[in-house]
Amino acid sequence: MDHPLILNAEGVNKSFAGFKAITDLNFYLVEGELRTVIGPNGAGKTTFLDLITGRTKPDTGTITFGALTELVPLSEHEIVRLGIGRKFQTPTVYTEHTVFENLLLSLEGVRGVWQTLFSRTTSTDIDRIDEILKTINLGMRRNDLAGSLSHGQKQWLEIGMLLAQNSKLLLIDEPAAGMSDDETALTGELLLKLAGKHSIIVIEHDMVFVKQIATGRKVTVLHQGSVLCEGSVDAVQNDPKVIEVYLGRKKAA
Ligand SMILES: Nc1ncnc2c1ncn2[C@@H]1O[C@H](COP(=O)(O)OP(=O)(O)OP(=O)(O)O)[C@@H](O)[C@H]1O
Repeated sequence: MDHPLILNAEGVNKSFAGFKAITDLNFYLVEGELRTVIGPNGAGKTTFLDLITGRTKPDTGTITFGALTELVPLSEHEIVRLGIGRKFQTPTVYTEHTVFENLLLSLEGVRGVWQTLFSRTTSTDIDRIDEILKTINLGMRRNDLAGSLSHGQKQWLEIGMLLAQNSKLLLIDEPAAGMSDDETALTGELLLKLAGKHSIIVIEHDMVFVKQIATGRKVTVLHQGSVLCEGSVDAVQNDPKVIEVYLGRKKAA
């Protein structure tokens, strides 16, 4: 049986002062899917994530999470609590706290910073955090200050924080930006490990990284606020429309 949809965006439009950033956008994500979204600058990729997370509200259209939950009327906090977590391009970790504390602070059921850091941590919390540390390959840095991590490690910690928040849908904006080649490859491995257990939308420009995470999966190309095409990495890379509006320009740049 096919997996159900976790995200269903239909007929979505968003204008800023008369400029159409998103135009009749339809986007469907199956539970457990890892979808990469590519497209030229200004295509509407960030705006699309803003619409899912409630940061921006659409002019028209519906965005449904799971079977029934309509996201448009909900606040950003309510959307986070439903299990939608977003990682921005620049990592935002608590640099003066340890890696362990960063994850503790993000644990599901926000308890307030004071209570989280100074109340007794349960063995269930510790086990959960250690499991996440293993997943994000930061077990060795458990008690180090987050501020001492490399750029790539901060990004992984932030992904770990989304896991601690119990996010079912992860929205990840340009994770490979600013990373070394080795860190980029490890980030790809991490996302592939999370796919299936989580549903993931990744926005990315780095086509080597896109190949790593999207081979055998569907890629969406956005252009002028709409889906230009969807298909395998090879299919979109060879699509004349995509070459004209995006990949051709990237090569020339
Ligand atoms: N708050 C806003 N006010 C006015 N215009 C906006 C606003 N947010 C986005 N836009 C415009 O909407 C269009 C889509 O922008 P968006 O940032 O979503 O594109 P993008 O695909 O993420 O681009 P990039 O790859 O450069 O990040 C752009 O022309 C942008 O200038």
